[in-house]
Amino acid sequence: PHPRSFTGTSLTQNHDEYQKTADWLMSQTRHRPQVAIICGSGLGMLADTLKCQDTFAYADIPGFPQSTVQGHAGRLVFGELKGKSCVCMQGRFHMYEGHSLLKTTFPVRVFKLLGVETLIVTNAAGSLADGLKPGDIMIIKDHVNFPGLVGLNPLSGPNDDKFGPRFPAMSGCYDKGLRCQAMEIAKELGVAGLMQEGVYAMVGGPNFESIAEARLLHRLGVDAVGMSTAPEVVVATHCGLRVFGLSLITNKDTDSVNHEGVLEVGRLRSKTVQQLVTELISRMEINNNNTTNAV
Ligand SMILES: O=P(O)(O)O[C@@H]1C[C@H](O)[C@@H](CO)O1
Ligand code: HPA
Repeated sequence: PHPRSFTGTSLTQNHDEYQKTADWLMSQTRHRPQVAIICGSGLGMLADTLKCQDTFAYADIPGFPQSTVQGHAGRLVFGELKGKSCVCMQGRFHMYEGHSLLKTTFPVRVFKLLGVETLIVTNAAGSLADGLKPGDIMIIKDHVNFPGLVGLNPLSGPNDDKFGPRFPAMSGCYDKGLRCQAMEIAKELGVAGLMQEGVYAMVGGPNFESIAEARLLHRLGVDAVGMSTAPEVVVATHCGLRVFGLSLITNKDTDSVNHEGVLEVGRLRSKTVQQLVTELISRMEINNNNTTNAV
């Protein structure tokens, strides 16, 4: 089918296809990541802090979709960060690009097969909360997966029991311990004033919300709105990954929002987001049950 025909087109993905991609990556790099990071719009610089990098263009990775959005470079970067082995997606896949939800979340299951234990998701988002202004950072405490509520869910279709159960719980899917740790780090870095916890809602995009839609979301208890993240977190939670998420607030409501402005706030806050994520990874406890660790 034409890739833009219907975002729910592909409801099955053979387990072997994830394994094939994971095996290919393991044949190309000696890194065996414990932590995976997905960079949101304008946040690709999170990969810059990785040492001893091995970098792959998405176009060269078997089974990987392609990034089409400005500010999403389309590279997978492996490297070391403060003694932890990491893999970083410089560029994510969005439903509005025409990818099936299984494709947008394809890398998450590949990460699981690589031995990753913790997923860090980041995104750019618009604020709907009085206390959140552009440049602030929201630690995601929960999400509203609007596409998921109406059946656009990467877990639709036959369940792959090798990854997780048919009916996974989503309560507590943003790890409390990591959220507390991130707040502690923010205090130590002197940026606690920029940070608070909140609820992220995913909408389909690609248009930004109308004024009435933003008002509706606000009334429903949403603090920040974006066009990604929830499907990745659903798939990660299904296969037992620990998740930490943060939203960089790039605009307030829908006031004169545009993608260039979104990327600009990313550049402005890149150092702070980088410091936070680096410190969080450095303090993270890893169980080291990476069965693929032996190189
Ligand atoms: O990948 P994220 O969720 O950070 O991207 C946000 C949502 C849209 O893709 C884009 C709008 O500027 O940024
Ligand atoms: N709405 C949806 N997605 C976004 C926004 C927004 O206001 N800002 C950045 N990504």
